[in-house]
Amino acid sequence: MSVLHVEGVAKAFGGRRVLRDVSFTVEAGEVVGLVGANGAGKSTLGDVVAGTYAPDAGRMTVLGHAYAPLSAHDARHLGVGRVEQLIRIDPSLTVARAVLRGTELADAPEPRVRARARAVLAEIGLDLDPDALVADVPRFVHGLVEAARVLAEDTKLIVMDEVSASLTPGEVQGLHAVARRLRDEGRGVLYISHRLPEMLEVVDRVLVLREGRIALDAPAAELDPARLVVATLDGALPRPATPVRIPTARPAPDDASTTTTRPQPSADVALEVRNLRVAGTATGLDLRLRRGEVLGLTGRRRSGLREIAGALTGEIPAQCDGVTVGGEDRPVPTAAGSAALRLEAYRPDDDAYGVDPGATIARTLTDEEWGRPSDLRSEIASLRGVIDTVHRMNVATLSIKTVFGALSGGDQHKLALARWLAAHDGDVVVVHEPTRGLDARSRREVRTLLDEATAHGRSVVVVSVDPDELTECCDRIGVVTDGRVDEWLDTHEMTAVDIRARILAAA
Ligand SMILES: Nc1ncnc2c1ncn2[C@@H]1O[C@H](COP(=O)(O)OP(=O)(O)OP(=O)(O)O)[C@@H](O)[C@H]1O
Repeated sequence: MSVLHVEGVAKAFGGRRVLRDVSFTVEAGEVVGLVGANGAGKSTLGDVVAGTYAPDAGRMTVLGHAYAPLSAHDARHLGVGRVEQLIRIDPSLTVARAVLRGTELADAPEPRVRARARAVLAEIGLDLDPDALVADVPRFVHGLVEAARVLAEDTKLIVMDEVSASLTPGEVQGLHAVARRLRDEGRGVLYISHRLPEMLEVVDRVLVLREGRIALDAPAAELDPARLVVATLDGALPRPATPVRIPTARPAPDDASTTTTRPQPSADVALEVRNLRVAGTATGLDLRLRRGEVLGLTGRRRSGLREIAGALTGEIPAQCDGVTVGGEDRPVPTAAGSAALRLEAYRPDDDAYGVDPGATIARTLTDEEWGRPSDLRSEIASLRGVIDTVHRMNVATLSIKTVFGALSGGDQHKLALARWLAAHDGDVVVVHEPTRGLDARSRREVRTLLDEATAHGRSVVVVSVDPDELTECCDRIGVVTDGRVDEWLDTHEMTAVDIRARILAAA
């Protein structure tokens, strides 16, 4: 029997018809992937299914019964739950209480709650202390705490919206263990993701949402990531033997067996840091970044990656034996608690990207008073620049007067990154997860942004846990273990397939 049946669902925001006529089913014991370009309406569909929004038209059933939830709370009572990546869980709860807050154990005595939560966490391989406060758990792991919660609850269908986006490969395995467990229990899962290779490892079937409709509904066994990318953009699946090409502003390798097409960086050294040490973690990292190079750093959650990234930006005190910037030696700080470096950094998980969600796209990208009398010529030029960026980045909007906060998550991210790169002109910058939550075409555009920055002689350190992102964006990749990098993987010399395999094996 179908756990969920959706028929003819439509949803519009103002003049924008996001869902036009969406119909699909999720069977009992089935994990169904939902993919689509940024702004295609995946989260909106997840919100309709999970009761956050009422549809404008159409009907739904859960286990054969009419289903029209009045709210997310109501939906949970009717058997439908939702897990989001960037959910805010009450920080004063313990992890154990957070996991069990929707169950009959919610008010049970501490020892029972702790024991049950420990069992659930162990089941998905989540290495968290049940007594730890949610406030002390990294934000990107909250999605996994939520996944543990749905496992403990009695929901029949679970919407997982981009939960894996910032998870390490090991944590993704934990999430997939939850999805498989839910499937084995005869429940249904709607799994939304842009990380296609890993999504295809766990789903039984894939739905492609495009132009407000389900453009493709196919068994996962018949799909591969490259063909799925084309289906999300074109709506149709190319035949297996057909070479696929992702429409983009510039040529790029579509075959994962090829090496990178990024231009080789110059031989000049932009930054050299010798024996970088962070108390308690790094045993000593040697970092050498060439002019125009994009260097990737990755690693497990407790590998020292976070500390090294923090040391590069001065947020975490660190020591080193020497720093050379653009060929010149810099004084090395010796006092405990001092910063070794102060590189500027972009982080997509900064709250609201540091921009006002109520400001228009135009204002966000120009930072100028919208409507304030100014030189007409410069105003036209700056608005042309905004329109050009919105077009180039394929932002799904009807107007540059749309408020930033109403854009889809991916569209917000790519505009925020473009804005940040334009506003920060450091020769060496740190960029965290530059393509997180982006569709294939947008990932390419972000790579173009990085290539433009490096073509002008800038150098970039990319910090990421996504092997595909690292392979796509970087010239060299270092896997951090015990606070150091033993070997750098060169994307000019290795195929994408080999690099991915090496990162997964090491991280
Ligand atoms: N509350 C809202 N008000 C106005 N417009 C909205 C609202 N929520 C979503 N939209 C619009 O609906 C469209 C679809 O957004 P949605 O977040 O569902 O896309 P998505 O497929 O999940 O994208 P992404 O992959 O970037 O997360 C976007 O153009 C967005 O601007």
